[in-house]
Amino acid sequence: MKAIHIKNLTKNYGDHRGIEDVSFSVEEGEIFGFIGPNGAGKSTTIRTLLSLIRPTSGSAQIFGMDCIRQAAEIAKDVGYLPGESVYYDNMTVRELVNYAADLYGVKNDDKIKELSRRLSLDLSRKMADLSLGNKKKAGILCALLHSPRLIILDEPTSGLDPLVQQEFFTILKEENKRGATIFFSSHVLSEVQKICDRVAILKEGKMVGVQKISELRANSHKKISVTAEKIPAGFFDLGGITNYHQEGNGASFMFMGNMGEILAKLSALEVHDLFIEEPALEEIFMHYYR
Ligand SMILES: Nc1ncnc2c1ncn2[C@@H]1O[C@H](COP(=O)(O)OP(=O)(O)OP(=O)(O)O)[C@@H](O)[C@H]1O
Repeated sequence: MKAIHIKNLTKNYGDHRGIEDVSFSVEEGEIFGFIGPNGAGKSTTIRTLLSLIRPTSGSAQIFGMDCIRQAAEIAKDVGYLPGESVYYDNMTVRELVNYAADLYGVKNDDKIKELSRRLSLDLSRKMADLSLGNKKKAGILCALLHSPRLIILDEPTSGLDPLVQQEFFTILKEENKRGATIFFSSHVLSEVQKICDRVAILKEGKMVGVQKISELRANSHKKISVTAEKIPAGFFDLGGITNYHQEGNGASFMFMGNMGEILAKLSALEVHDLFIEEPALEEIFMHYYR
Protein backbone atom coordinates (compact mmCIF):
# COMPACT_ATOMS: atom_id res chain seq x y z
CA MET A 1 0.00 0.00 0.00
CA LYS A 2 1.27 3.45 -0.84
CA ALA A 3 1.12 5.91 2.04
CA ILE A 4 1.35 8.86 -0.35
CA HIS A 5 0.78 8.91 -4.08
CA ILE A 6 1.11 12.22 -5.91
CA LYS A 7 0.42 12.46 -9.64
CA ASN A 8 1.13 15.46 -11.86
CA LEU A 9 0.38 17.88 -9.04
CA THR A 10 0.49 21.55 -10.00
CA LYS A 11 -0.32 24.55 -7.83
CA ASN A 12 -0.08 28.12 -9.04
CA TYR A 13 -0.65 31.11 -6.81
CA GLY A 14 -2.17 33.39 -9.46
CA ASP A 15 0.79 34.19 -11.69
CA HIS A 16 3.27 32.84 -9.13
CA ARG A 17 4.79 29.43 -9.50
CA GLY A 18 4.08 27.08 -6.58
CA ILE A 19 4.77 23.54 -7.82
CA GLU A 20 4.68 22.15 -11.35
CA ASP A 21 3.80 18.61 -12.41
CA VAL A 22 5.10 16.93 -9.24
CA SER A 23 4.78 13.11 -9.11
CA PHE A 24 6.14 10.60 -6.59
CA SER A 25 5.05 7.91 -4.15
CA VAL A 26 5.95 7.01 -0.59
CA GLU A 27 5.56 3.38 0.51
CA GLU A 28 3.91 2.58 3.81
CA GLY A 29 6.59 2.15 6.50
CA GLU A 30 9.19 4.39 4.86
CA ILE A 31 11.01 7.34 6.35
CA PHE A 32 10.98 9.61 3.34
CA GLY A 33 12.86 12.88 2.94
CA PHE A 34 11.61 15.81 0.93
CA ILE A 35 14.51 18.07 0.09
CA GLY A 36 14.84 21.42 -1.58
CA PRO A 37 16.07 24.92 -0.90
CA ASN A 38 13.74 27.61 0.49
CA GLY A 39 10.97 28.37 -1.95
CA ALA A 40 11.33 25.07 -3.87
CA GLY A 41 7.71 24.18 -3.10
CA LYS A 42 7.92 21.71 -0.21
CA SER A 43 5.28 23.41 1.94
CA THR A 44 3.03 23.91 -1.08
CA THR A 45 3.16 20.17 -1.81
CA ILE A 46 2.41 19.30 1.82
CA ARG A 47 -0.44 21.81 2.14
CA THR A 48 -1.98 20.43 -1.06
CA LEU A 49 -1.66 16.88 0.27
CA LEU A 50 -3.53 17.88 3.42
CA SER A 51 -6.16 19.77 1.45
CA LEU A 52 -5.26 23.03 3.19
CA ILE A 53 -4.97 24.49 -0.32
CA ARG A 54 -6.48 23.24 -3.57
CA PRO A 55 -4.28 22.08 -6.44
CA THR A 56 -4.49 23.81 -9.82
CA SER A 57 -4.36 20.37 -11.44
CA GLY A 58 -3.26 16.81 -10.75
CA SER A 59 -4.19 14.48 -7.93
CA ALA A 60 -2.91 13.14 -4.63
CA GLN A 61 -3.86 10.19 -2.45
CA ILE A 62 -3.03 9.19 1.11
CA PHE A 63 -3.52 5.49 1.92
CA GLY A 64 -5.50 5.21 -1.32
CA MET A 65 -7.91 7.99 -0.30
CA ASP A 66 -8.35 11.10 -2.41
CA CYS A 67 -6.78 14.11 -0.70
CA ILE A 68 -9.65 16.45 -1.53
CA ARG A 69 -12.76 14.28 -1.39
CA GLN A 70 -11.65 12.24 1.63
CA ALA A 71 -9.69 14.92 3.47
CA ALA A 72 -11.63 14.54 6.73
CA GLU A 73 -11.09 10.79 6.82
CA ILE A 74 -7.40 11.19 5.98
CA ALA A 75 -6.93 13.71 8.81
CA LYS A 76 -7.63 10.98 11.41
CA ASP A 77 -4.63 8.98 10.17
CA VAL A 78 -2.21 11.87 9.87
CA GLY A 79 -0.09 13.83 12.32
CA TYR A 80 1.12 17.13 10.86
CA LEU A 81 3.73 19.57 12.04
CA PRO A 82 3.49 22.78 9.98
CA GLY A 83 6.62 24.72 9.05
CA GLU A 84 5.29 27.86 10.68
CA SER A 85 2.64 27.63 13.33
CA VAL A 86 0.45 30.20 15.01
CA TYR A 87 -0.91 29.13 18.37
CA TYR A 88 -3.38 30.60 20.85
CA ASP A 89 -1.00 32.64 22.97
CA ASN A 90 -3.10 32.49 26.13
CA MET A 91 -3.20 28.71 26.23
CA THR A 92 -0.70 26.74 28.24
CA VAL A 93 1.07 23.86 26.49
CA ARG A 94 -1.08 21.48 28.57
CA GLU A 95 -4.28 23.15 27.34
CA LEU A 96 -3.04 22.99 23.73
CA VAL A 97 -2.16 19.29 23.85
CA ASN A 98 -5.42 18.46 25.67
CA TYR A 99 -7.26 20.26 22.89
CA ALA A 100 -5.39 18.20 20.25
CA ALA A 101 -5.94 14.99 22.25
CA ASP A 102 -9.69 15.71 22.44
CA LEU A 103 -9.82 16.27 18.67
CA TYR A 104 -8.25 12.87 18.04
CA GLY A 105 -10.20 11.13 20.83
CA VAL A 106 -7.03 10.28 22.76
CA LYS A 107 -7.92 9.38 26.35
CA ASN A 108 -4.61 8.10 27.67
CA ASP A 109 -2.20 10.75 28.90
CA ASP A 110 0.92 8.54 29.03
CA LYS A 111 2.29 9.43 25.62
CA ILE A 112 1.90 13.17 26.25
CA LYS A 113 3.76 12.88 29.54
CA GLU A 114 6.50 10.73 28.02
CA LEU A 115 7.05 12.95 24.98
CA SER A 116 7.09 16.18 27.00
CA ARG A 117 9.64 14.62 29.36
CA ARG A 118 11.86 13.36 26.54
CA LEU A 119 11.70 16.68 24.68
CA SER A 120 12.16 18.68 27.91
CA LEU A 121 8.96 20.63 27.37
CA ASP A 122 7.28 22.22 30.38
CA LEU A 123 3.53 21.65 29.96
CA SER A 124 2.61 24.39 32.44
CA ARG A 125 4.13 27.24 30.40
CA LYS A 126 2.03 29.66 28.37
CA MET A 127 2.44 29.35 24.61
CA ALA A 128 3.17 33.11 24.37
CA ASP A 129 6.19 32.71 26.66
CA LEU A 130 7.82 29.87 24.70
CA SER A 131 10.90 30.20 22.52
CA LEU A 132 10.68 29.15 18.86
CA GLY A 133 12.25 25.77 19.69
CA ASN A 134 9.81 25.11 22.55
CA LYS A 135 6.86 26.06 20.34
CA LYS A 136 8.20 23.54 17.84
CA LYS A 137 8.26 20.89 20.57
CA ALA A 138 4.61 21.65 21.40
CA GLY A 139 3.81 21.22 17.70
CA ILE A 140 5.68 17.90 17.64
CA LEU A 141 3.66 16.72 20.64
CA CYS A 142 0.40 17.60 18.88
CA ALA A 143 1.55 15.77 15.73
CA LEU A 144 2.53 12.56 17.53
CA LEU A 145 0.18 12.21 20.50
CA HIS A 146 -2.45 10.15 18.62
CA SER A 147 0.15 7.71 17.17
CA PRO A 148 -0.90 8.37 13.56
CA ARG A 149 -0.22 6.06 10.61
CA LEU A 150 1.39 8.89 8.67
CA ILE A 151 3.50 11.66 10.22
CA ILE A 152 4.11 14.69 8.00
CA LEU A 153 6.77 17.06 9.28
CA ASP A 154 7.53 20.36 7.55
CA GLU A 155 11.03 21.53 8.53
CA PRO A 156 10.68 19.97 12.01
CA THR A 157 14.14 20.63 13.39
CA SER A 158 14.47 24.39 12.93
CA GLY A 159 14.94 25.92 16.36
CA LEU A 160 15.70 22.61 18.14
CA ASP A 161 19.05 22.38 19.86
CA PRO A 162 21.29 19.43 18.86
CA LEU A 163 20.54 17.25 21.90
CA VAL A 164 16.79 17.64 21.53
CA GLN A 165 17.16 17.01 17.80
CA GLN A 166 18.88 13.72 18.54
CA GLU A 167 16.12 12.66 20.94
CA PHE A 168 13.51 13.73 18.39
CA PHE A 169 15.13 11.49 15.73
CA THR A 170 15.13 8.58 18.21
CA ILE A 171 11.42 9.18 18.84
CA LEU A 172 10.76 9.23 15.09
CA LYS A 173 12.61 5.96 14.62
CA GLU A 174 10.47 4.41 17.36
CA GLU A 175 7.30 5.74 15.71
CA ASN A 176 8.51 4.21 12.45
CA LYS A 177 9.16 0.87 14.18
CA ARG A 178 5.58 0.73 15.44
CA GLY A 179 4.51 1.10 11.78
CA ALA A 180 4.21 4.83 11.12
CA THR A 181 5.26 6.23 7.76
CA ILE A 182 7.25 9.43 8.10
CA PHE A 183 7.43 12.21 5.55
CA PHE A 184 10.13 14.69 6.47
CA SER A 185 10.71 17.95 4.62
CA SER A 186 13.96 19.80 5.06
CA HIS A 187 16.51 22.02 3.38
CA VAL A 188 19.22 20.62 5.67
CA LEU A 189 20.57 17.67 3.76
CA SER A 190 22.86 16.30 6.45
CA GLU A 191 19.95 15.71 8.85
CA VAL A 192 17.94 13.87 6.20
CA GLN A 193 20.76 11.42 5.61
CA LYS A 194 20.69 10.48 9.31
CA ILE A 195 17.14 9.24 9.27
CA CYS A 196 15.61 8.79 5.79
CA ASP A 197 15.58 5.74 3.51
CA ARG A 198 14.80 7.68 0.32
CA VAL A 199 14.65 11.31 -0.68
CA ALA A 200 12.73 13.28 -3.28
CA ILE A 201 14.55 16.36 -4.52
CA LEU A 202 12.60 19.44 -5.48
CA LYS A 203 14.02 22.41 -7.38
CA GLU A 204 12.11 25.53 -8.38
CA GLY A 205 8.77 23.77 -8.06
CA LYS A 206 9.76 20.71 -10.10
CA MET A 207 10.87 17.22 -9.12
CA VAL A 208 14.51 16.53 -9.85
CA GLY A 209 14.40 12.88 -8.79
CA VAL A 210 13.83 10.31 -6.08
CA GLN A 211 16.79 8.35 -4.79
CA LYS A 212 17.80 5.99 -2.01
CA ILE A 213 20.28 7.61 0.38
CA SER A 214 22.48 4.48 0.01
CA GLU A 215 22.53 4.87 -3.81
CA LEU A 216 23.34 8.54 -3.58
CA ARG A 217 26.37 7.62 -1.57
CA ALA A 218 27.38 4.62 -3.72
CA ASN A 219 27.32 6.69 -6.93
CA SER A 220 29.14 9.52 -5.36
CA HIS A 221 32.52 11.02 -5.96
CA LYS A 222 35.37 10.79 -3.50
CA LYS A 223 37.10 13.90 -2.30
CA ILE A 224 40.88 13.58 -2.56
CA SER A 225 43.50 15.94 -1.15
CA VAL A 226 47.22 15.27 -1.46
CA THR A 227 50.36 17.10 -0.49
CA ALA A 228 53.66 15.90 -1.93
CA GLU A 229 57.27 16.99 -2.39
CA LYS A 230 56.54 18.25 -5.89
CA ILE A 231 53.40 17.87 -7.98
CA PRO A 232 54.06 18.67 -11.67
CA ALA A 233 51.45 20.97 -13.26
CA GLY A 234 48.47 19.01 -14.63
CA PHE A 235 49.79 15.85 -12.98
CA PHE A 236 46.35 14.25 -12.37
CA ASP A 237 45.19 14.27 -16.01
CA LEU A 238 42.71 11.40 -15.57
CA GLY A 239 39.08 10.98 -16.61
CA GLY A 240 36.59 11.19 -13.72
CA ILE A 241 38.32 14.15 -12.07
CA THR A 242 36.43 17.37 -11.38
CA ASN A 243 36.94 20.50 -9.23
CA TYR A 244 40.73 20.24 -9.66
CA HIS A 245 42.76 22.74 -7.64
CA GLN A 246 46.52 22.80 -7.38
CA GLU A 247 48.56 25.24 -5.38
CA GLY A 248 52.12 24.99 -4.05
CA ASN A 249 52.76 21.38 -3.09
CA GLY A 250 49.04 20.52 -2.62
CA ALA A 251 46.34 19.31 -4.98
CA SER A 252 42.68 18.56 -4.29
CA PHE A 253 39.91 17.24 -6.51
CA MET A 254 36.74 15.12 -6.72
CA PHE A 255 37.10 11.70 -8.36
CA MET A 256 34.69 9.05 -9.55
CA GLY A 257 36.21 5.92 -11.07
CA ASN A 258 38.78 3.23 -10.38
CA MET A 259 40.72 4.27 -7.28
CA GLY A 260 43.64 2.10 -8.50
CA GLU A 261 44.38 4.69 -11.20
CA ILE A 262 44.77 7.38 -8.56
CA LEU A 263 46.98 5.17 -6.41
CA ALA A 264 49.18 4.35 -9.45
CA LYS A 265 49.61 8.07 -10.08
CA LEU A 266 50.36 8.76 -6.43
CA SER A 267 53.08 6.12 -6.35
CA ALA A 268 55.15 8.36 -8.63
CA LEU A 269 55.09 11.14 -6.03
CA GLU A 270 56.81 11.56 -2.72
CA VAL A 271 53.55 11.90 -0.76
CA HIS A 272 53.49 13.77 2.56
CA ASP A 273 49.78 13.56 3.26
CA LEU A 274 46.75 11.98 1.63
CA PHE A 275 43.03 12.30 2.45
CA ILE A 276 40.32 10.33 0.67
CA GLU A 277 36.93 11.37 1.99
CA GLU A 278 33.30 10.78 1.24
CA PRO A 279 31.78 14.11 0.31
CA ALA A 280 28.94 15.45 2.44
CA LEU A 281 25.47 14.84 1.08
CA GLU A 282 25.41 18.59 0.33
CA GLU A 283 28.29 18.17 -2.11
CA ILE A 284 26.66 15.14 -3.74
CA PHE A 285 23.47 17.10 -4.24
CA MET A 286 25.27 20.13 -5.63
CA HIS A 287 25.23 18.79 -9.19
CA TYR A 288 21.42 18.75 -9.03
CA TYR A 289 21.38 22.43 -8.27
CA ARG A 290 23.84 23.70 -10.85
N1 LIG B 1 0.29 32.13 -0.52
C1 LIG B 1 1.18 32.31 -1.51
N2 LIG B 1 1.01 33.26 -2.46
C2 LIG B 1 1.91 33.43 -3.47
N3 LIG B 1 2.99 32.67 -3.64
C3 LIG B 1 3.24 31.71 -2.72
C4 LIG B 1 2.35 31.47 -1.62
N4 LIG B 1 2.84 30.45 -0.88
C5 LIG B 1 4.00 30.07 -1.51
N5 LIG B 1 4.22 30.82 -2.61
C6 LIG B 1 5.35 30.69 -3.55
O1 LIG B 1 5.43 29.33 -3.97
C7 LIG B 1 6.79 28.90 -4.06
C8 LIG B 1 7.00 27.68 -3.20
O2 LIG B 1 6.89 28.06 -1.84
P1 LIG B 1 6.89 27.00 -0.63
O3 LIG B 1 6.62 27.75 0.64
O4 LIG B 1 6.02 25.86 -0.97
O5 LIG B 1 8.41 26.53 -0.67
P2 LIG B 1 9.23 25.70 0.39
O6 LIG B 1 10.08 24.74 -0.38
O7 LIG B 1 8.33 25.13 1.41
O8 LIG B 1 10.17 26.77 1.02
P3 LIG B 1 10.23 27.35 2.51
O9 LIG B 1 11.03 26.37 3.28
O10 LIG B 1 10.91 28.66 2.32
O11 LIG B 1 8.80 27.49 2.97
C9 LIG B 1 7.63 30.09 -3.66
O12 LIG B 1 8.07 30.74 -4.84
C10 LIG B 1 6.68 30.96 -2.87
O13 LIG B 1 7.02 32.32 -3.00
